[in-house]
Amino acid sequence: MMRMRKLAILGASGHGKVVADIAELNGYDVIFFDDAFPTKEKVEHWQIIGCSTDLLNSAHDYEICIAIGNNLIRQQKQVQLKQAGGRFPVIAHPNAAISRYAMIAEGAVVMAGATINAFAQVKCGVIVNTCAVVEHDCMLNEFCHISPNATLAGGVEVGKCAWVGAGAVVKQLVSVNGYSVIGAGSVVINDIPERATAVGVPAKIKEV
Ligand SMILES: CC(=O)SCCNC(=O)CCNC(=O)[C@H](O)C(C)(C)COP(=O)(O)OP(=O)(O)OC[C@H]1O[C@@H](n2cnc3c(N)ncnc32)[C@H](O)[C@@H]1OP(=O)(O)O
Repeated sequence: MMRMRKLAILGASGHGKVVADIAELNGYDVIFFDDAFPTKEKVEHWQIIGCSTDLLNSAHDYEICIAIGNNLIRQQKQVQLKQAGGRFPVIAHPNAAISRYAMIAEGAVVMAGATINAFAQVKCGVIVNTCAVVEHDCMLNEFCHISPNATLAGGVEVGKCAWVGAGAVVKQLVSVNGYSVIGAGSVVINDIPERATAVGVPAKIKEV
C-alpha cells in the first residue's frame, strides 16, 4: 500500500481548514499545529498536535504549510522553519487553472477556481485565494496575498507581503509595492507606493 504523505499545517484557522481540504485532495494526510495548543486540540475533525515550537523541533518529519493569513507572520514562520529543515510544497486545488508556463515557488497556496496564466511568477509563501485571476506575466513577490476574486491584469507586480483585498482589480502593468494594502473592491489604476493603504474606485491612498 502507498504511504500517504504527511502535511503539517501551522495555523488552525479558517484559512488552515481550506488548506487542509486542498491538501487532502492532493493525497496528503493532514495534522495541525497551533499556538493555542494544548487549550485547543482540534479544529473541526482534525487533530492539533502541538504549537509552533513543537513544529520547529520536528520540522524534518513533515512537509509543512504555514496557513497564517498575516503576511509578516507567515513569512517569519516559514523562514524559521526552513532554517530548521522544513520543506514547503506548493498546495494547489485541482480545480485551479495554472499555466504550464507559470512558475510557482515553495510554500505558495492556490485555492479553488484561481487562474494563473502563462509566464506569471508566484514566489514563495504567496496566497492566491479562491477564484483570483493572475494574468500573464504578473509577478507576485514573497508572502503577498491575492484575496478571493481579485483580478490582476497582465504584467502587474505585487510587492513582498502586500495584500490585495477581495474583488479588487489592478490594471495591467501597475505595481502594488511591498507591504501595501488594497481595500476590498478597489480598482487600482496607478502604482501604489510601499506600505500604503489604497481604497476605492479608482483607488486612492488613505490614512487608516
Ligand atoms: C478568504 C478570505 O476571507 S481572505 C480576506 C479577504 N478580506 C479582504 O479583502 C478585506 C480587505 N480589507 C479592507 O478592505 C479593509 O477595509 C482595509 C484593510 C482597506 C481597511 O481596514 P481598516 O484599517 O480597519 O480601516 P477602516 O475599516 O477603519 O476604514 C477606514 C476608512 O477607509 C474606508 N474603507 C475601508 N475599506 C474600504 C474599501 N475596501 N473600499 C472603500 N473604502 C474603504 C472606510 O469607509 C473608512 O473611511 P472613512 O475614514 O471615510 O470613514
